[in-house]
Amino acid sequence: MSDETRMFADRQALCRQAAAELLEVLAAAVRDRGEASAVLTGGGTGTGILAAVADLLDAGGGGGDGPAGGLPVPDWSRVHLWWGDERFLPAGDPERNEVQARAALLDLLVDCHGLPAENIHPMPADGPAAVSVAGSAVGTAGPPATPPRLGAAADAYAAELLARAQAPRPAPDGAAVDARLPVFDVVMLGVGPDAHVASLFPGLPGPLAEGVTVVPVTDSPKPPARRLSLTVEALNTAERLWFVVAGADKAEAVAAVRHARDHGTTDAARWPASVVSGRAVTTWWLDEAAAGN
Ligand SMILES: O=C(O)[C@H](O)[C@@H](O)[C@H](O)[C@H](O)COP(=O)(O)O
Repeated sequence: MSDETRMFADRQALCRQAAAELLEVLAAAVRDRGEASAVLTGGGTGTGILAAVADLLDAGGGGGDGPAGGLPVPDWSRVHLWWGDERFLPAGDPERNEVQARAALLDLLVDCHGLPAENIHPMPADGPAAVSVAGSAVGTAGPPATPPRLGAAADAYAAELLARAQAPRPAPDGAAVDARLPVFDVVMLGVGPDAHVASLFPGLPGPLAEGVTVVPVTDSPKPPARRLSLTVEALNTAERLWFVVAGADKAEAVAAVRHARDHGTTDAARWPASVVSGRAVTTWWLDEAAAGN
Protein backbone atom coordinates (compact mmCIF):
# COMPACT_ATOMS: atom_id res chain seq x y z
CA MET A 1 0.00 0.00 0.00
CA SER A 2 1.64 3.23 -1.10
CA ASP A 3 1.79 6.25 1.13
CA GLU A 4 -0.37 9.32 0.61
CA THR A 5 1.21 12.78 0.49
CA ARG A 6 -0.35 16.10 1.51
CA MET A 7 1.77 19.14 0.64
CA PHE A 8 1.48 22.59 2.19
CA ALA A 9 3.21 25.93 1.72
CA ASP A 10 4.36 26.09 5.32
CA ARG A 11 3.97 24.57 8.78
CA GLN A 12 1.02 26.79 9.68
CA ALA A 13 -1.00 25.67 6.66
CA LEU A 14 -0.08 22.04 7.39
CA CYS A 15 -1.18 22.32 11.02
CA ARG A 16 -4.47 24.00 10.12
CA GLN A 17 -5.53 21.29 7.66
CA ALA A 18 -4.27 18.43 9.81
CA ALA A 19 -6.26 19.86 12.72
CA ALA A 20 -9.44 19.93 10.66
CA GLU A 21 -8.93 16.35 9.49
CA LEU A 22 -8.03 15.16 12.98
CA LEU A 23 -11.42 16.40 14.15
CA GLU A 24 -13.09 14.58 11.27
CA VAL A 25 -11.27 11.31 12.04
CA LEU A 26 -12.16 11.45 15.72
CA ALA A 27 -15.80 12.38 15.02
CA ALA A 28 -16.14 9.50 12.54
CA ALA A 29 -14.57 7.01 14.98
CA VAL A 30 -16.95 8.03 17.76
CA ARG A 31 -19.85 7.72 15.33
CA ASP A 32 -18.73 4.35 13.97
CA ARG A 33 -17.07 2.71 17.00
CA GLY A 34 -18.51 4.60 19.94
CA GLU A 35 -15.10 5.89 20.92
CA ALA A 36 -11.92 7.31 19.42
CA SER A 37 -8.25 7.19 20.32
CA ALA A 38 -5.49 9.41 18.99
CA VAL A 39 -1.77 9.13 19.70
CA LEU A 40 -0.12 12.54 19.99
CA THR A 41 3.46 13.45 19.16
CA GLY A 42 5.83 15.93 20.70
CA GLY A 43 7.75 18.44 18.66
CA GLY A 44 6.83 21.72 17.06
CA THR A 45 4.64 20.36 14.29
CA GLY A 46 2.70 17.94 16.45
CA THR A 47 2.06 20.59 19.07
CA GLY A 48 1.23 23.08 16.33
CA ILE A 49 -1.57 20.80 15.15
CA LEU A 50 -3.05 20.73 18.64
CA ALA A 51 -2.96 24.53 18.83
CA ALA A 52 -4.68 24.66 15.44
CA VAL A 53 -7.47 22.41 16.79
CA ALA A 54 -7.94 24.91 19.64
CA ASP A 55 -8.20 27.71 17.08
CA LEU A 56 -10.83 25.78 15.12
CA LEU A 57 -12.87 25.10 18.26
CA ASP A 58 -12.67 28.76 19.24
CA ALA A 59 -13.79 29.70 15.72
CA GLY A 60 -16.71 27.33 16.15
CA GLY A 61 -17.90 29.15 19.22
CA GLY A 62 -16.16 26.98 21.80
CA GLY A 63 -18.60 25.46 24.33
CA GLY A 64 -19.86 21.90 24.12
CA ASP A 65 -19.13 19.96 21.01
CA GLY A 66 -20.63 22.44 18.63
CA PRO A 67 -19.34 22.70 15.07
CA ALA A 68 -15.89 24.21 14.75
CA GLY A 69 -16.39 26.51 11.81
CA GLY A 70 -18.79 23.94 10.30
CA LEU A 71 -16.44 20.97 10.85
CA PRO A 72 -17.63 17.79 12.56
CA VAL A 73 -16.44 17.71 16.16
CA PRO A 74 -16.37 14.53 18.23
CA ASP A 75 -18.24 13.96 21.45
CA TRP A 76 -15.08 14.56 23.47
CA SER A 77 -16.40 12.45 26.34
CA ARG A 78 -15.71 9.43 24.10
CA VAL A 79 -12.21 10.45 22.98
CA HIS A 80 -9.00 9.10 24.51
CA LEU A 81 -5.62 10.74 24.00
CA TRP A 82 -2.29 8.90 24.25
CA TRP A 83 1.34 9.75 23.48
CA GLY A 84 3.81 8.11 21.12
CA ASP A 85 6.70 9.24 23.30
CA GLU A 86 7.56 11.39 26.25
CA ARG A 87 10.56 13.05 27.76
CA PHE A 88 11.17 11.37 31.15
CA LEU A 89 11.20 14.51 33.27
CA PRO A 90 9.44 15.50 36.51
CA ALA A 91 5.72 16.21 36.27
CA GLY A 92 5.04 19.74 35.10
CA ASP A 93 8.40 20.16 33.41
CA PRO A 94 7.79 22.48 30.43
CA GLU A 95 9.87 20.19 28.23
CA ARG A 96 7.39 17.33 28.64
CA ASN A 97 5.26 16.66 25.56
CA GLU A 98 2.24 16.30 27.84
CA VAL A 99 2.76 19.75 29.38
CA GLN A 100 3.05 21.34 25.95
CA ALA A 101 -0.05 19.50 24.68
CA ARG A 102 -2.13 20.55 27.69
CA ALA A 103 -1.15 24.18 27.13
CA ALA A 104 -1.88 23.97 23.40
CA LEU A 105 -5.26 22.21 23.57
CA LEU A 106 -6.00 19.66 26.27
CA ASP A 107 -6.79 22.12 29.07
CA LEU A 108 -9.33 23.77 26.75
CA LEU A 109 -10.90 20.40 25.91
CA VAL A 110 -11.28 19.54 29.60
CA ASP A 111 -12.46 22.99 30.69
CA CYS A 112 -14.83 23.80 27.82
CA HIS A 113 -15.55 20.76 25.63
CA GLY A 114 -16.34 17.89 27.95
CA LEU A 115 -13.15 15.85 27.64
CA PRO A 116 -12.88 13.87 30.88
CA ALA A 117 -9.49 14.37 32.54
CA GLU A 118 -9.20 10.60 32.87
CA ASN A 119 -9.36 10.23 29.08
CA ILE A 120 -5.95 11.89 28.84
CA HIS A 121 -3.28 9.21 29.20
CA PRO A 122 0.13 10.83 29.70
CA MET A 123 3.24 8.70 29.93
CA PRO A 124 4.61 8.63 33.52
CA ALA A 125 6.78 11.45 34.74
CA ASP A 126 10.07 11.07 36.56
CA GLY A 127 10.22 11.59 40.28
CA PRO A 128 11.12 15.05 41.55
CA ALA A 129 14.48 13.97 42.82
CA ALA A 130 15.10 10.79 40.95
CA VAL A 131 18.61 9.57 41.32
CA SER A 132 19.14 7.37 38.36
CA VAL A 133 21.54 4.48 38.04
CA ALA A 134 22.18 5.72 34.52
CA GLY A 135 23.79 8.83 35.98
CA SER A 136 26.48 6.68 37.52
CA ALA A 137 26.78 4.70 34.31
CA VAL A 138 27.70 7.74 32.23
CA GLY A 139 31.17 7.36 30.79
CA THR A 140 31.33 3.66 31.46
CA ALA A 141 31.61 1.15 28.61
CA GLY A 142 28.41 -0.14 27.02
CA PRO A 143 24.91 1.29 26.99
CA PRO A 144 23.76 2.95 30.22
CA ALA A 145 21.69 0.74 32.47
CA THR A 146 17.97 1.48 32.43
CA PRO A 147 17.20 3.34 35.65
CA PRO A 148 14.68 1.30 37.64
CA ARG A 149 12.23 4.23 37.71
CA LEU A 150 12.40 4.59 33.89
CA GLY A 151 11.91 0.87 33.34
CA ALA A 152 8.97 0.83 35.71
CA ALA A 153 7.43 3.79 33.89
CA ALA A 154 7.60 1.94 30.58
CA ASP A 155 5.92 -1.08 32.16
CA ALA A 156 3.25 1.11 33.74
CA TYR A 157 2.30 2.70 30.40
CA ALA A 158 2.17 -0.69 28.71
CA ALA A 159 -0.21 -1.80 31.47
CA GLU A 160 -2.41 1.30 30.97
CA LEU A 161 -2.59 0.58 27.24
CA LEU A 162 -3.51 -3.03 27.96
CA ALA A 163 -6.24 -1.94 30.36
CA ARG A 164 -7.88 0.02 27.53
CA ALA A 165 -7.25 -2.65 24.90
CA GLN A 166 -10.05 -3.70 22.63
CA ALA A 167 -10.78 -7.28 21.71
CA PRO A 168 -8.58 -8.11 18.71
CA ARG A 169 -10.54 -7.16 15.64
CA PRO A 170 -9.76 -8.41 12.16
CA ALA A 171 -7.59 -6.12 10.08
CA PRO A 172 -8.53 -5.52 6.44
CA ASP A 173 -6.08 -8.31 5.57
CA GLY A 174 -7.78 -10.59 8.08
CA ALA A 175 -4.91 -10.59 10.58
CA ALA A 176 -5.96 -10.06 14.19
CA VAL A 177 -4.81 -6.75 15.59
CA ASP A 178 -2.73 -6.46 18.74
CA ALA A 179 -4.72 -7.35 21.87
CA ARG A 180 -2.36 -5.30 24.06
CA LEU A 181 -3.52 -1.95 22.73
CA PRO A 182 -6.58 0.21 22.18
CA VAL A 183 -7.67 0.84 18.61
CA PHE A 184 -5.58 3.85 17.57
CA ASP A 185 -7.71 5.67 15.01
CA VAL A 186 -4.81 7.96 14.22
CA VAL A 187 -1.17 8.08 15.28
CA MET A 188 0.67 11.32 14.59
CA LEU A 189 4.47 11.22 14.39
CA GLY A 190 6.97 14.00 13.93
CA VAL A 191 10.12 12.96 12.07
CA GLY A 192 13.60 14.06 13.13
CA PRO A 193 16.46 15.07 10.83
CA ASP A 194 17.91 11.62 11.56
CA ALA A 195 14.62 9.91 10.56
CA HIS A 196 13.65 9.16 14.15
CA VAL A 197 10.00 8.93 15.07
CA ALA A 198 8.62 9.11 18.60
CA SER A 199 11.76 8.36 20.63
CA LEU A 200 12.97 5.58 18.36
CA PHE A 201 16.39 6.78 17.24
CA PRO A 202 18.73 5.30 14.61
CA GLY A 203 21.41 3.06 16.02
CA LEU A 204 19.71 2.66 19.43
CA PRO A 205 17.91 -0.48 20.60
CA GLY A 206 14.40 1.03 20.55
CA PRO A 207 13.55 0.64 16.86
CA LEU A 208 14.43 -3.06 17.01
CA ALA A 209 12.48 -3.88 20.20
CA GLU A 210 10.10 -6.83 19.81
CA GLY A 211 7.39 -8.29 22.00
CA VAL A 212 6.78 -5.05 23.91
CA THR A 213 4.60 -1.98 23.33
CA VAL A 214 6.61 0.60 25.30
CA VAL A 215 10.37 0.97 25.70
CA PRO A 216 12.60 3.08 27.94
CA VAL A 217 15.26 5.17 26.20
CA THR A 218 18.37 6.12 28.16
CA ASP A 219 20.60 7.78 25.58
CA SER A 220 18.48 9.83 23.22
CA PRO A 221 20.63 12.05 21.00
CA LYS A 222 17.80 14.60 21.16
CA PRO A 223 17.71 15.99 24.72
CA PRO A 224 16.63 14.95 27.19
CA ALA A 225 18.46 11.64 27.14
CA ARG A 226 15.82 9.70 29.08
CA ARG A 227 12.53 9.07 27.33
CA LEU A 228 9.70 6.62 26.89
CA SER A 229 8.44 5.50 23.48
CA LEU A 230 5.85 3.30 21.87
CA THR A 231 7.56 0.60 19.84
CA VAL A 232 7.40 0.00 16.11
CA GLU A 233 4.99 -2.89 16.64
CA ALA A 234 2.72 -0.67 18.74
CA LEU A 235 2.82 2.21 16.26
CA ASN A 236 2.06 -0.16 13.39
CA THR A 237 -1.35 -1.02 14.84
CA ALA A 238 -2.55 2.48 13.93
CA GLU A 239 -5.51 2.66 11.60
CA ARG A 240 -4.02 5.83 10.15
CA LEU A 241 -0.42 6.87 10.59
CA TRP A 242 0.36 10.50 9.90
CA PHE A 243 3.93 11.74 9.54
CA VAL A 244 3.70 15.44 10.31
CA VAL A 245 6.89 17.07 9.07
CA ALA A 246 7.91 20.67 8.43
CA GLY A 247 11.20 22.44 7.89
CA ALA A 248 14.14 22.20 5.52
CA ASP A 249 16.20 20.37 8.13
CA LYS A 250 13.98 17.33 7.57
CA ALA A 251 14.26 17.23 3.75
CA GLU A 252 17.15 14.77 3.63
CA ALA A 253 15.52 12.37 6.08
CA VAL A 254 12.14 12.63 4.35
CA ALA A 255 13.69 11.89 0.97
CA ALA A 256 15.69 8.93 2.31
CA VAL A 257 12.74 7.41 4.16
CA ARG A 258 10.30 7.86 1.28
CA HIS A 259 12.80 6.32 -1.15
CA ALA A 260 13.31 3.33 1.15
CA ARG A 261 9.55 2.85 1.54
CA ASP A 262 8.98 3.13 -2.21
CA HIS A 263 11.78 0.71 -3.08
CA GLY A 264 11.43 -1.91 -0.35
CA THR A 265 14.74 -1.00 1.29
CA THR A 266 13.35 0.00 4.68
CA ASP A 267 15.75 -0.26 7.61
CA ALA A 268 14.59 0.14 11.22
CA ALA A 269 18.08 0.67 12.57
CA ARG A 270 19.02 3.29 10.00
CA TRP A 271 15.66 5.04 9.37
CA PRO A 272 13.11 4.17 12.07
CA ALA A 273 10.44 6.17 10.18
CA SER A 274 10.80 3.76 7.26
CA VAL A 275 9.26 0.84 9.14
CA VAL A 276 6.10 2.38 10.63
CA SER A 277 2.82 2.42 8.71
CA GLY A 278 -0.88 2.67 9.26
CA ARG A 279 -3.05 -0.41 8.69
CA ALA A 280 -5.47 1.50 6.49
CA VAL A 281 -3.36 4.44 5.36
CA THR A 282 -0.03 6.22 5.88
CA THR A 283 0.00 9.92 5.12
CA TRP A 284 2.93 12.30 4.80
CA TRP A 285 1.88 15.77 5.88
CA LEU A 286 4.71 17.91 4.52
CA ASP A 287 5.47 21.54 4.04
CA GLU A 288 7.39 22.50 0.89
CA ALA A 289 10.63 22.83 2.82
CA ALA A 290 10.50 19.33 4.29
CA ALA A 291 9.63 17.99 0.84
CA GLY A 292 12.84 19.54 -0.45
CA ASN A 293 11.07 21.93 -2.78
O1 LIG B 1 9.62 14.19 21.96
C1 LIG B 1 10.01 14.53 20.85
O2 LIG B 1 11.00 15.21 20.67
C2 LIG B 1 9.18 14.19 19.65
O3 LIG B 1 8.27 13.23 19.84
C3 LIG B 1 10.05 13.94 18.44
O4 LIG B 1 9.91 12.64 17.91
C4 LIG B 1 9.63 14.98 17.44
O5 LIG B 1 8.31 14.68 16.99
C5 LIG B 1 10.57 15.04 16.26
O6 LIG B 1 11.87 15.25 16.77
C6 LIG B 1 10.15 16.19 15.32
O7 LIG B 1 10.12 17.38 16.05
P1 LIG B 1 9.68 18.78 15.31
O8 LIG B 1 8.26 18.59 14.87
O9 LIG B 1 9.83 19.83 16.37
O10 LIG B 1 10.62 18.96 14.16
